[in-house]
Amino acid sequence: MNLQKLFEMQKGLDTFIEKTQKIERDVFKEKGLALMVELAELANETRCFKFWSTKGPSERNVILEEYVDSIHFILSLGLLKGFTAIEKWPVIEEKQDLTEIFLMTQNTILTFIHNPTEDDYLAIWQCYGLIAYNLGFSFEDVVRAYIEKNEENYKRQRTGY
Ligand SMILES: O=c1ccn([C@H]2C[C@H](O)[C@@H](COP(=O)(O)O)O2)c(=O)[nH]1
Repeated sequence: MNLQKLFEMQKGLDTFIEKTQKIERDVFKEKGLALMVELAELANETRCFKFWSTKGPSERNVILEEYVDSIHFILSLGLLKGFTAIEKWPVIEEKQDLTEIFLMTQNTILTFIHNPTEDDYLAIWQCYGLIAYNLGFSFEDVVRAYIEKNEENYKRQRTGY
């Protein structure tokens, strides 16, 4: 499994959603905002910034599901801009502070939304490679959870989500 396969799966899902919801306009901005929201939801589940609370992070599976929601939108944004040449999962094995990583990732996504270049698109993937490493997710974990959520997204469309 490589990223090309995930781009193909995402294309299938996006096309299905567009048909089901009768979307004909450009939804780049909406998908950009959706990625910002998914990143915030992910940060929230890790609770990395909640210095005021003694409660620990959510279960690993909950965090992984939030993580792959972001992966859906990253793939989707790449498809919209034709930035799909990326083959290999970005492995970045550096222990870093999660809060710092999330703030950097927010910045990278915003930069891309306002001026979508291929370099900035690749920078988003690098950020998510770094997040995966710091959360202890391998590429195999991500692919497995992505496939599960991709199927769930079809079901949601079919059942009038
Ligand atoms: O064009 C789209 C719109 C949504 N999603 C998927 C990505 C996430 O997995 C999920 C987010 O849905 P909410 O649970 O946030 O509503 O929908 C897509 O893949 N493509």
